[in-house]
Amino acid sequence: MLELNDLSGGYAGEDIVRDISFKVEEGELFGILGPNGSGKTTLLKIISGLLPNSNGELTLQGKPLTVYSSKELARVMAVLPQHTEQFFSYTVKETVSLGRYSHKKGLFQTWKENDEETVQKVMKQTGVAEFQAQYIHELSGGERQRVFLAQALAQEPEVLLLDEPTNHLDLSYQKELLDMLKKLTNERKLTVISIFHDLNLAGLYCDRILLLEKGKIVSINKPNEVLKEERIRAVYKTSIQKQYHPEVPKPQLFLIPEDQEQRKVQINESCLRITDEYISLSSEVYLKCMSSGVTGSGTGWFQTFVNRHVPKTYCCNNHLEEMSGYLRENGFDPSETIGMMTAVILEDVSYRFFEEESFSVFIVVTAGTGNAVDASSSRQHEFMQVPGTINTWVFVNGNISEEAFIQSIMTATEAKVKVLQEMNIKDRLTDTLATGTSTDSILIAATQTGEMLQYAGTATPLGKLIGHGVYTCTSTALKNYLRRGKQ
Ligand SMILES: Nc1ncnc2c1ncn2[C@@H]1O[C@H](COP(=O)(O)OP(=O)(O)OP(=O)(O)O)[C@@H](O)[C@H]1O
Repeated sequence: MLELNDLSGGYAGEDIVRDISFKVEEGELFGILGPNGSGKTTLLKIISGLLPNSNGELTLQGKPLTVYSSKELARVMAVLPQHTEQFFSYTVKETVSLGRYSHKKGLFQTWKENDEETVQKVMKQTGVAEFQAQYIHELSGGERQRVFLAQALAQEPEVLLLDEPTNHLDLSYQKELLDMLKKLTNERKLTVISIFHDLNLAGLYCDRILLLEKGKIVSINKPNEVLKEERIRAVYKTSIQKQYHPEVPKPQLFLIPEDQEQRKVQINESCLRITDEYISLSSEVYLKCMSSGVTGSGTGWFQTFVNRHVPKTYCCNNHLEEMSGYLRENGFDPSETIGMMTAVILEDVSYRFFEEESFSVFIVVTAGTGNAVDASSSRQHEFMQVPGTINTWVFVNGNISEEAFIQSIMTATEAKVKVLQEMNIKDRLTDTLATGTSTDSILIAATQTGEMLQYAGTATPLGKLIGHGVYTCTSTALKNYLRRGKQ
Protein backbone atom coordinates (compact mmCIF):
# COMPACT_ATOMS: atom_id res chain seq x y z
CA MET A 1 0.00 0.00 0.00
CA LEU A 2 2.72 2.45 1.06
CA GLU A 3 6.45 1.97 0.69
CA LEU A 4 9.41 4.09 1.75
CA ASN A 5 12.88 3.35 0.44
CA ASP A 6 15.91 5.03 1.96
CA LEU A 7 13.88 8.14 2.49
CA SER A 8 15.34 11.29 4.02
CA GLY A 9 13.88 14.75 4.46
CA GLY A 10 13.49 17.78 6.68
CA TYR A 11 13.41 21.54 6.59
CA ALA A 12 15.48 24.14 4.74
CA GLY A 13 17.93 21.66 3.32
CA GLU A 14 18.58 19.98 6.64
CA ASP A 15 17.49 16.36 6.94
CA ILE A 16 15.58 15.59 10.11
CA VAL A 17 14.66 11.98 9.26
CA ARG A 18 17.25 9.85 7.50
CA ASP A 19 17.45 6.53 5.64
CA ILE A 20 13.91 5.47 6.42
CA SER A 21 12.70 2.27 4.76
CA PHE A 22 9.51 0.35 5.53
CA LYS A 23 6.31 -0.91 3.98
CA VAL A 24 2.80 -0.56 5.35
CA GLU A 25 0.30 -3.15 4.17
CA GLU A 26 -3.34 -2.56 3.37
CA GLY A 27 -5.52 -2.76 6.49
CA GLU A 28 -2.64 -2.29 8.92
CA LEU A 29 -2.76 -0.09 11.98
CA PHE A 30 0.82 1.15 11.97
CA GLY A 31 2.16 3.23 14.85
CA ILE A 32 5.02 5.71 14.87
CA LEU A 33 6.64 6.24 18.25
CA GLY A 34 9.64 8.18 19.45
CA PRO A 35 10.66 10.81 22.00
CA ASN A 36 9.93 14.52 21.49
CA GLY A 37 11.80 15.90 18.52
CA SER A 38 12.69 12.47 17.12
CA GLY A 39 11.08 13.37 13.78
CA LYS A 40 7.67 11.67 13.92
CA THR A 41 5.69 14.65 12.62
CA THR A 42 8.33 15.38 9.99
CA LEU A 43 8.09 11.80 8.74
CA LEU A 44 4.29 11.97 8.65
CA LYS A 45 4.45 15.26 6.73
CA ILE A 46 6.72 13.66 4.12
CA ILE A 47 4.39 10.66 3.83
CA SER A 48 1.40 12.98 3.35
CA GLY A 49 3.22 14.93 0.62
CA LEU A 50 3.23 18.11 2.69
CA LEU A 51 7.01 18.12 2.87
CA PRO A 52 9.23 16.94 0.02
CA ASN A 53 11.79 14.23 0.63
CA SER A 54 15.41 15.07 -0.12
CA ASN A 55 16.38 11.52 -0.88
CA GLY A 56 14.90 8.10 -1.46
CA GLU A 57 11.52 6.97 -2.77
CA LEU A 58 7.98 7.07 -1.54
CA THR A 59 5.28 5.10 -3.34
CA LEU A 60 1.57 4.86 -2.66
CA GLN A 61 -0.32 1.95 -4.24
CA GLY A 62 2.76 1.31 -6.40
CA LYS A 63 2.95 4.88 -7.81
CA PRO A 64 5.40 7.58 -6.69
CA LEU A 65 3.62 10.08 -4.49
CA THR A 66 4.79 12.92 -6.75
CA VAL A 67 2.60 11.77 -9.68
CA TYR A 68 -0.62 12.25 -7.68
CA SER A 69 -2.53 15.49 -8.14
CA SER A 70 -3.67 16.98 -4.84
CA LYS A 71 -7.29 15.95 -5.52
CA GLU A 72 -6.24 12.42 -6.46
CA LEU A 73 -4.13 12.19 -3.34
CA ALA A 74 -7.02 13.41 -1.17
CA ARG A 75 -9.20 10.60 -2.51
CA VAL A 76 -6.66 8.02 -1.34
CA MET A 77 -5.17 9.66 1.73
CA ALA A 78 -6.60 11.75 4.54
CA VAL A 79 -4.61 13.50 7.21
CA LEU A 80 -5.49 14.49 10.75
CA PRO A 81 -2.74 16.85 11.84
CA GLN A 82 -1.62 17.37 15.43
CA HIS A 83 -3.01 20.84 16.06
CA THR A 84 -5.83 21.55 13.71
CA GLU A 85 -6.46 25.26 13.49
CA GLN A 86 -10.15 25.84 13.60
CA PHE A 87 -12.09 27.49 10.79
CA PHE A 88 -14.07 29.78 13.02
CA SER A 89 -17.31 30.40 11.19
CA TYR A 90 -18.14 26.84 10.18
CA THR A 91 -20.61 24.53 11.85
CA VAL A 92 -19.66 20.97 12.74
CA LYS A 93 -21.58 19.58 9.78
CA GLU A 94 -20.08 22.10 7.37
CA THR A 95 -16.59 21.25 8.64
CA VAL A 96 -17.15 17.53 8.19
CA SER A 97 -18.73 18.12 4.77
CA LEU A 98 -15.49 19.74 3.56
CA GLY A 99 -14.09 16.20 3.62
CA ARG A 100 -16.29 15.42 0.60
CA TYR A 101 -14.56 18.07 -1.53
CA SER A 102 -12.08 15.61 -3.04
CA HIS A 103 -15.00 13.61 -4.45
CA LYS A 104 -16.42 16.55 -6.40
CA LYS A 105 -15.76 17.25 -10.04
CA GLY A 106 -15.86 20.64 -11.77
CA LEU A 107 -16.63 24.07 -10.49
CA PHE A 108 -20.34 23.72 -9.76
CA GLN A 109 -20.49 20.94 -7.28
CA THR A 110 -23.71 19.22 -6.37
CA TRP A 111 -24.41 17.76 -2.97
CA LYS A 112 -25.59 14.21 -3.58
CA GLU A 113 -27.48 11.78 -1.40
CA ASN A 114 -24.40 9.65 -0.81
CA ASP A 115 -22.47 12.74 0.36
CA GLU A 116 -25.11 13.39 2.99
CA GLU A 117 -25.13 9.70 3.98
CA THR A 118 -21.36 9.58 4.35
CA VAL A 119 -21.25 12.78 6.40
CA GLN A 120 -24.01 11.56 8.71
CA LYS A 121 -22.35 8.14 9.05
CA VAL A 122 -18.93 9.48 10.02
CA MET A 123 -20.45 12.07 12.39
CA LYS A 124 -22.24 9.21 14.14
CA GLN A 125 -19.09 7.08 14.23
CA THR A 126 -17.11 9.85 15.86
CA GLY A 127 -19.90 10.90 18.22
CA VAL A 128 -20.33 14.44 16.88
CA ALA A 129 -23.71 14.06 15.14
CA GLU A 130 -25.60 15.47 18.11
CA PHE A 131 -23.87 18.85 17.82
CA GLN A 132 -23.72 19.04 14.05
CA ALA A 133 -25.46 22.42 13.96
CA GLN A 134 -23.07 24.01 16.46
CA TYR A 135 -20.10 26.16 15.48
CA ILE A 136 -16.84 24.39 16.01
CA HIS A 137 -15.33 27.21 18.05
CA GLU A 138 -18.05 26.45 20.60
CA LEU A 139 -16.72 22.90 21.16
CA SER A 140 -14.20 21.51 23.60
CA GLY A 141 -10.74 20.47 22.38
CA GLY A 142 -11.70 16.80 22.42
CA GLU A 143 -14.99 17.37 20.60
CA ARG A 144 -13.20 19.43 17.96
CA GLN A 145 -10.61 16.67 17.53
CA ARG A 146 -13.44 14.26 16.78
CA VAL A 147 -14.94 16.68 14.26
CA PHE A 148 -11.67 16.82 12.33
CA LEU A 149 -11.40 13.07 12.45
CA ALA A 150 -14.93 12.90 11.02
CA GLN A 151 -13.84 15.28 8.28
CA ALA A 152 -10.89 13.01 7.42
CA LEU A 153 -13.16 9.95 7.40
CA ALA A 154 -15.68 11.78 5.19
CA GLN A 155 -12.99 11.72 2.50
CA GLU A 156 -13.44 7.93 2.55
CA PRO A 157 -9.70 7.51 2.22
CA GLU A 158 -7.78 4.29 1.85
CA VAL A 159 -4.95 5.58 3.99
CA LEU A 160 -5.49 7.67 7.09
CA LEU A 161 -2.56 9.55 8.61
CA LEU A 162 -2.98 10.69 12.19
CA ASP A 163 -0.72 12.78 14.39
CA GLU A 164 -1.52 11.88 17.99
CA PRO A 165 -5.24 11.31 17.44
CA THR A 166 -6.00 10.72 21.12
CA ASN A 167 -4.57 14.07 22.15
CA HIS A 168 -7.34 16.03 23.98
CA LEU A 169 -9.58 12.97 24.21
CA ASP A 170 -10.79 11.65 27.53
CA LEU A 171 -10.34 7.99 28.41
CA SER A 172 -13.56 6.68 26.93
CA TYR A 173 -13.16 8.62 23.66
CA GLN A 174 -9.56 7.44 23.35
CA LYS A 175 -10.83 3.89 23.52
CA GLU A 176 -13.77 4.56 21.23
CA LEU A 177 -11.59 6.25 18.63
CA LEU A 178 -9.00 3.49 18.61
CA ASP A 179 -11.64 0.74 18.65
CA MET A 180 -13.22 2.48 15.67
CA LEU A 181 -9.92 2.74 13.79
CA LYS A 182 -9.19 -0.92 14.52
CA LYS A 183 -12.63 -1.85 13.19
CA LEU A 184 -12.11 0.22 10.04
CA THR A 185 -8.75 -1.48 9.43
CA ASN A 186 -10.31 -4.91 9.89
CA GLU A 187 -13.60 -4.43 8.09
CA ARG A 188 -12.91 -1.76 5.49
CA LYS A 189 -9.20 -2.52 5.06
CA LEU A 190 -8.44 1.11 5.85
CA THR A 191 -4.70 1.59 6.32
CA VAL A 192 -3.89 3.71 9.35
CA ILE A 193 -0.52 5.28 10.09
CA SER A 194 -0.57 7.10 13.38
CA ILE A 195 1.84 8.86 15.69
CA PHE A 196 1.39 7.94 19.34
CA HIS A 197 2.84 9.43 22.48
CA ASP A 198 1.12 6.91 24.67
CA LEU A 199 3.18 3.76 24.35
CA ASN A 200 0.52 1.68 26.05
CA LEU A 201 -2.22 2.68 23.60
CA ALA A 202 0.19 1.93 20.75
CA GLY A 203 1.00 -1.43 22.37
CA LEU A 204 -2.69 -2.26 22.69
CA TYR A 205 -3.88 -1.27 19.23
CA CYS A 206 -1.06 -1.27 16.66
CA ASP A 207 -0.29 -4.20 14.41
CA ARG A 208 3.25 -2.93 14.05
CA ILE A 209 5.23 -0.07 15.51
CA LEU A 210 8.10 2.00 14.17
CA LEU A 211 10.31 3.51 16.85
CA LEU A 212 12.27 6.61 15.90
CA GLU A 213 15.23 8.14 17.67
CA LYS A 214 16.98 11.26 16.38
CA GLY A 215 15.43 10.83 12.94
CA LYS A 216 16.47 7.20 12.48
CA ILE A 217 14.64 3.91 12.86
CA VAL A 218 15.57 2.09 16.06
CA SER A 219 13.13 -0.75 15.62
CA ILE A 220 10.19 -1.70 13.46
CA ASN A 221 8.21 -4.76 14.41
CA LYS A 222 5.23 -6.11 16.37
CA PRO A 223 4.48 -4.12 19.57
CA ASN A 224 5.87 -6.77 21.88
CA GLU A 225 9.21 -6.74 20.08
CA VAL A 226 9.53 -2.98 19.80
CA LEU A 227 8.38 -2.23 23.35
CA LYS A 228 11.21 -4.05 25.06
CA GLU A 229 12.04 -2.76 28.50
CA GLU A 230 15.73 -2.14 27.83
CA ARG A 231 15.07 -0.46 24.47
CA ILE A 232 12.39 1.90 25.78
CA ARG A 233 14.53 2.80 28.80
CA ALA A 234 17.43 3.62 26.49
CA VAL A 235 15.45 5.58 23.88
CA TYR A 236 13.23 7.53 26.29
CA LYS A 237 15.93 7.69 28.98
CA THR A 238 13.51 6.89 31.75
CA SER A 239 12.78 4.20 34.25
CA ILE A 240 9.99 1.85 33.15
CA GLN A 241 8.86 -1.70 33.69
CA LYS A 242 7.08 -3.88 31.16
CA GLN A 243 4.24 -6.23 32.00
CA TYR A 244 1.47 -7.86 30.07
CA HIS A 245 -1.99 -6.38 30.05
CA PRO A 246 -4.15 -8.39 32.48
CA GLU A 247 -6.83 -9.20 29.91
CA VAL A 248 -5.15 -9.30 26.50
CA PRO A 249 -1.69 -10.55 25.44
CA LYS A 250 -0.35 -7.05 24.75
CA PRO A 251 2.61 -5.29 26.32
CA GLN A 252 2.11 -2.43 28.75
CA LEU A 253 4.80 -0.21 30.20
CA PHE A 254 4.73 1.28 33.66
CA LEU A 255 6.65 4.37 34.71
CA ILE A 256 8.59 3.98 37.94
CA PRO A 257 8.31 7.30 39.79
CA GLU A 258 11.24 8.60 41.79
CA ASP A 259 10.99 9.35 45.51
CA GLN A 260 8.24 6.81 45.97
CA GLU A 261 10.18 4.43 48.15
CA GLN A 262 7.97 2.33 50.40
CA ARG A 263 8.10 3.48 54.00
CA LYS A 264 9.86 0.84 56.01
CA VAL A 265 7.47 -1.06 58.27
CA GLN A 266 7.63 -4.41 59.96
CA ILE A 267 4.67 -6.77 59.83
CA ASN A 268 4.45 -8.69 63.09
CA GLU A 269 2.09 -9.66 65.89
CA SER A 270 1.28 -6.03 66.68
CA CYS A 271 -0.61 -5.75 63.35
CA LEU A 272 -2.83 -8.72 64.15
CA ARG A 273 -6.30 -8.68 65.68
CA ILE A 274 -8.09 -11.87 66.69
CA THR A 275 -11.79 -11.94 67.52
CA ASP A 276 -14.26 -14.84 67.57
CA GLU A 277 -15.52 -13.74 64.16
CA TYR A 278 -12.38 -12.94 62.26
CA ILE A 279 -8.64 -12.58 62.32
CA SER A 280 -7.50 -9.38 60.68
CA LEU A 281 -4.14 -7.91 59.93
CA SER A 282 -3.69 -4.25 59.07
CA SER A 283 -0.56 -2.87 57.55
CA GLU A 284 0.36 0.81 57.62
CA VAL A 285 1.56 0.54 54.03
CA TYR A 286 0.37 -1.38 51.00
CA LEU A 287 1.94 -4.82 50.69
CA LYS A 288 2.55 -6.53 47.38
CA CYS A 289 0.46 -9.69 47.43
CA MET A 290 -0.20 -12.92 45.62
CA SER A 291 -3.13 -14.85 47.01
CA SER A 292 -6.01 -17.23 46.46
CA GLY A 293 -8.35 -15.35 48.79
CA VAL A 294 -12.08 -15.14 48.18
CA THR A 295 -11.64 -11.41 47.71
CA GLY A 296 -8.44 -9.83 46.42
CA SER A 297 -7.22 -12.98 44.71
CA GLY A 298 -4.36 -12.88 42.22
CA THR A 299 -1.66 -10.25 42.44
CA GLY A 300 -2.10 -6.75 43.79
CA TRP A 301 -1.31 -4.33 46.60
CA PHE A 302 -3.28 -4.58 49.85
CA GLN A 303 -3.22 -3.24 53.39
CA THR A 304 -5.95 -5.31 54.98
CA PHE A 305 -6.27 -9.06 55.40
CA VAL A 306 -9.21 -10.91 56.90
CA ASN A 307 -9.65 -14.58 57.76
CA ARG A 308 -13.31 -14.96 58.66
CA HIS A 309 -14.92 -17.71 60.70
CA VAL A 310 -17.99 -19.30 59.08
CA PRO A 311 -20.14 -22.16 60.41
CA LYS A 312 -19.46 -25.66 59.10
CA THR A 313 -22.86 -25.52 57.43
CA TYR A 314 -21.89 -22.42 55.42
CA CYS A 315 -23.25 -22.84 51.96
CA CYS A 316 -23.69 -20.09 49.44
CA ASN A 317 -24.19 -19.85 45.70
CA ASN A 318 -22.14 -16.71 45.34
CA HIS A 319 -19.55 -16.73 48.08
CA LEU A 320 -17.67 -13.76 46.58
CA GLU A 321 -20.74 -11.56 46.84
CA GLU A 322 -21.64 -12.87 50.27
CA MET A 323 -18.08 -12.35 51.51
CA SER A 324 -17.97 -8.84 50.07
CA GLY A 325 -21.20 -8.00 51.92
CA TYR A 326 -19.76 -9.41 55.15
CA LEU A 327 -16.56 -7.39 54.81
CA ARG A 328 -18.50 -4.21 54.13
CA GLU A 329 -20.72 -4.78 57.19
CA ASN A 330 -17.62 -5.13 59.31
CA GLY A 331 -15.98 -1.97 58.07
CA PHE A 332 -13.61 -3.50 55.50
CA ASP A 333 -13.57 -2.43 51.85
CA PRO A 334 -13.84 -5.68 49.84
CA SER A 335 -11.98 -4.19 46.87
CA GLU A 336 -9.08 -3.36 49.20
CA THR A 337 -9.11 -6.50 51.35
CA ILE A 338 -7.79 -9.99 50.91
CA GLY A 339 -10.53 -12.05 52.51
CA MET A 340 -10.54 -15.76 53.33
CA MET A 341 -12.93 -18.06 55.17
CA THR A 342 -12.51 -20.92 57.59
CA ALA A 343 -14.75 -23.07 59.81
CA VAL A 344 -11.90 -23.47 62.28
CA ILE A 345 -12.26 -21.92 65.74
CA LEU A 346 -10.08 -18.85 65.40
CA GLU A 347 -8.62 -19.15 68.87
CA ASP A 348 -6.67 -22.15 67.51
CA VAL A 349 -4.70 -19.95 65.15
CA SER A 350 -0.93 -20.20 65.23
CA TYR A 351 1.27 -17.23 64.39
CA ARG A 352 4.96 -16.49 64.81
CA PHE A 353 7.66 -14.11 63.78
CA PHE A 354 10.84 -15.57 62.28
CA GLU A 355 13.90 -13.45 61.75
CA GLU A 356 17.11 -13.50 59.74
CA GLU A 357 19.75 -10.81 59.68
CA SER A 358 18.36 -8.67 56.86
CA PHE A 359 14.75 -9.86 56.56
CA SER A 360 12.00 -11.55 58.52
CA VAL A 361 8.71 -13.34 58.00
CA PHE A 362 5.50 -13.31 60.00
CA ILE A 363 3.33 -16.37 59.53
CA VAL A 364 -0.31 -16.89 60.47
CA VAL A 365 -2.02 -20.27 59.99
CA THR A 366 -5.51 -21.54 60.75
CA ALA A 367 -5.86 -25.25 60.10
CA GLY A 368 -8.74 -27.67 59.91
CA THR A 369 -8.76 -30.97 58.07
CA GLY A 370 -12.48 -31.69 57.68
CA ASN A 371 -11.99 -31.72 53.89
CA ALA A 372 -8.59 -33.44 53.88
CA VAL A 373 -7.76 -34.66 50.41
CA ASP A 374 -5.01 -36.60 48.74
CA ALA A 375 -4.37 -34.44 45.65
CA SER A 376 -3.11 -37.45 43.67
CA SER A 377 -6.54 -39.08 43.81
CA SER A 378 -8.85 -36.11 44.23
CA ARG A 379 -10.67 -37.12 41.03
CA GLN A 380 -12.51 -39.71 43.09
CA HIS A 381 -14.12 -36.98 45.18
CA GLU A 382 -17.32 -35.20 44.43
CA PHE A 383 -16.62 -32.02 46.29
CA MET A 384 -19.03 -29.98 48.24
CA GLN A 385 -17.25 -26.72 48.96
CA VAL A 386 -17.52 -26.80 52.75
CA PRO A 387 -15.02 -24.81 54.78
CA GLY A 388 -12.54 -27.11 56.49
CA THR A 389 -9.50 -25.40 55.49
CA ILE A 390 -5.84 -24.59 55.99
CA ASN A 391 -5.38 -20.87 55.45
CA THR A 392 -1.73 -19.81 55.34
CA TRP A 393 -0.58 -16.20 55.50
CA VAL A 394 3.09 -15.46 54.88
CA PHE A 395 4.20 -11.86 55.39
CA VAL A 396 7.72 -11.13 54.21
CA ASN A 397 9.48 -8.08 55.62
CA GLY A 398 11.69 -7.82 52.58
CA ASN A 399 11.78 -7.01 48.89
CA ILE A 400 10.95 -10.08 46.84
CA SER A 401 10.93 -10.79 43.11
CA GLU A 402 8.03 -12.22 41.11
CA GLU A 403 9.72 -15.60 41.04
CA ALA A 404 10.24 -15.46 44.80
CA PHE A 405 6.47 -14.95 45.19
CA ILE A 406 5.80 -18.12 43.24
CA GLN A 407 8.57 -20.06 44.98
CA SER A 408 7.19 -18.90 48.35
CA ILE A 409 3.87 -20.52 47.48
CA MET A 410 5.67 -23.73 46.52
CA THR A 411 7.83 -23.78 49.64
CA ALA A 412 4.90 -23.02 51.95
CA THR A 413 2.82 -25.75 50.31
CA GLU A 414 5.62 -28.30 50.67
CA ALA A 415 5.97 -27.43 54.37
CA LYS A 416 2.21 -27.80 54.86
CA VAL A 417 2.17 -31.22 53.17
CA LYS A 418 5.02 -32.34 55.42
CA VAL A 419 2.91 -31.55 58.51
CA LEU A 420 -0.07 -33.45 57.15
CA GLN A 421 2.14 -36.47 56.48
CA GLU A 422 3.79 -36.36 59.89
CA MET A 423 0.44 -36.08 61.62
CA ASN A 424 -0.92 -38.89 59.51
CA ILE A 425 -3.87 -36.85 58.23
CA LYS A 426 -5.78 -39.01 55.79
CA ASP A 427 -8.17 -38.52 52.92
CA ARG A 428 -11.21 -40.29 54.32
CA LEU A 429 -12.47 -41.48 50.96
CA THR A 430 -9.24 -43.02 49.68
CA ASP A 431 -7.63 -43.74 53.06
CA THR A 432 -4.36 -42.38 51.71
CA LEU A 433 -2.25 -39.56 53.19
CA ALA A 434 -3.81 -36.14 52.59
CA THR A 435 -1.81 -33.39 50.91
CA GLY A 436 -4.12 -30.54 51.86
CA THR A 437 -7.81 -29.76 52.04
CA SER A 438 -10.06 -29.03 49.11
CA THR A 439 -10.47 -25.37 50.08
CA ASP A 440 -7.00 -24.30 51.28
CA SER A 441 -5.98 -20.72 50.68
CA ILE A 442 -2.63 -19.01 50.66
CA LEU A 443 -1.34 -15.47 50.84
CA ILE A 444 2.18 -14.24 50.24
CA ALA A 445 2.53 -10.53 51.09
CA ALA A 446 5.73 -8.52 51.07
CA THR A 447 6.66 -5.04 52.25
CA GLN A 448 8.99 -4.65 49.23
CA THR A 449 11.54 -2.75 51.26
CA GLY A 450 15.13 -3.58 52.11
CA GLU A 451 17.40 -6.10 50.50
CA MET A 452 16.23 -7.71 47.24
CA LEU A 453 15.40 -11.38 47.77
CA GLN A 454 15.42 -12.95 44.34
CA TYR A 455 14.50 -16.53 45.26
CA ALA A 456 12.46 -18.41 47.84
CA GLY A 457 13.09 -22.05 47.00
CA THR A 458 14.00 -24.39 49.83
CA ALA A 459 17.75 -23.90 49.26
CA THR A 460 17.60 -20.12 49.73
CA PRO A 461 17.63 -18.07 52.97
CA LEU A 462 14.06 -16.85 52.42
CA GLY A 463 12.85 -20.33 51.44
CA LYS A 464 14.42 -21.80 54.54
CA LEU A 465 12.66 -19.30 56.79
CA ILE A 466 9.29 -19.76 55.07
CA GLY A 467 9.63 -23.57 55.05
CA HIS A 468 10.49 -23.68 58.73
CA GLY A 469 7.92 -21.04 59.67
CA VAL A 470 4.98 -22.56 57.80
CA TYR A 471 5.91 -26.01 59.10
CA THR A 472 6.02 -24.76 62.70
CA CYS A 473 2.79 -22.76 62.57
CA THR A 474 0.84 -25.40 60.63
CA SER A 475 1.92 -28.08 63.14
CA THR A 476 0.77 -25.97 66.08
CA ALA A 477 -2.50 -24.93 64.43
CA LEU A 478 -3.31 -28.53 63.48
CA LYS A 479 -2.48 -29.80 66.96
CA ASN A 480 -4.84 -27.18 68.40
CA TYR A 481 -7.54 -28.25 65.95
CA LEU A 482 -7.13 -31.97 66.68
CA ARG A 483 -7.02 -31.39 70.43
CA ARG A 484 -10.29 -29.46 70.23
CA GLY A 485 -11.81 -32.28 68.19
CA LYS A 486 -11.01 -34.77 70.93
CA GLN A 487 -12.51 -32.59 73.68
N1 LIG B 1 8.98 23.80 10.42
C1 LIG B 1 10.16 23.44 10.91
N2 LIG B 1 11.29 24.05 10.51
C2 LIG B 1 12.49 23.68 10.98
N3 LIG B 1 12.67 22.68 11.86
C3 LIG B 1 11.60 22.03 12.30
C4 LIG B 1 10.29 22.36 11.85
N4 LIG B 1 9.42 21.53 12.44
C5 LIG B 1 10.16 20.71 13.24
N5 LIG B 1 11.45 21.01 13.16
C6 LIG B 1 12.53 20.32 13.87
O1 LIG B 1 12.57 18.95 13.48
C7 LIG B 1 12.86 18.13 14.59
C8 LIG B 1 11.83 17.03 14.67
O2 LIG B 1 10.57 17.62 14.87
P1 LIG B 1 9.24 16.78 14.77
O3 LIG B 1 8.11 17.73 14.99
O4 LIG B 1 9.24 16.00 13.52
O5 LIG B 1 9.44 15.80 16.00
P2 LIG B 1 8.37 14.89 16.74
O6 LIG B 1 9.02 13.59 16.95
O7 LIG B 1 7.07 14.91 16.02
O8 LIG B 1 8.25 15.66 18.12
P3 LIG B 1 7.05 15.78 19.18
O9 LIG B 1 6.97 14.46 19.87
O10 LIG B 1 7.57 16.82 20.12
O11 LIG B 1 5.79 16.17 18.48
C9 LIG B 1 12.88 19.03 15.81
O12 LIG B 1 14.22 19.24 16.19
C10 LIG B 1 12.26 20.30 15.34
O13 LIG B 1 12.83 21.40 15.96
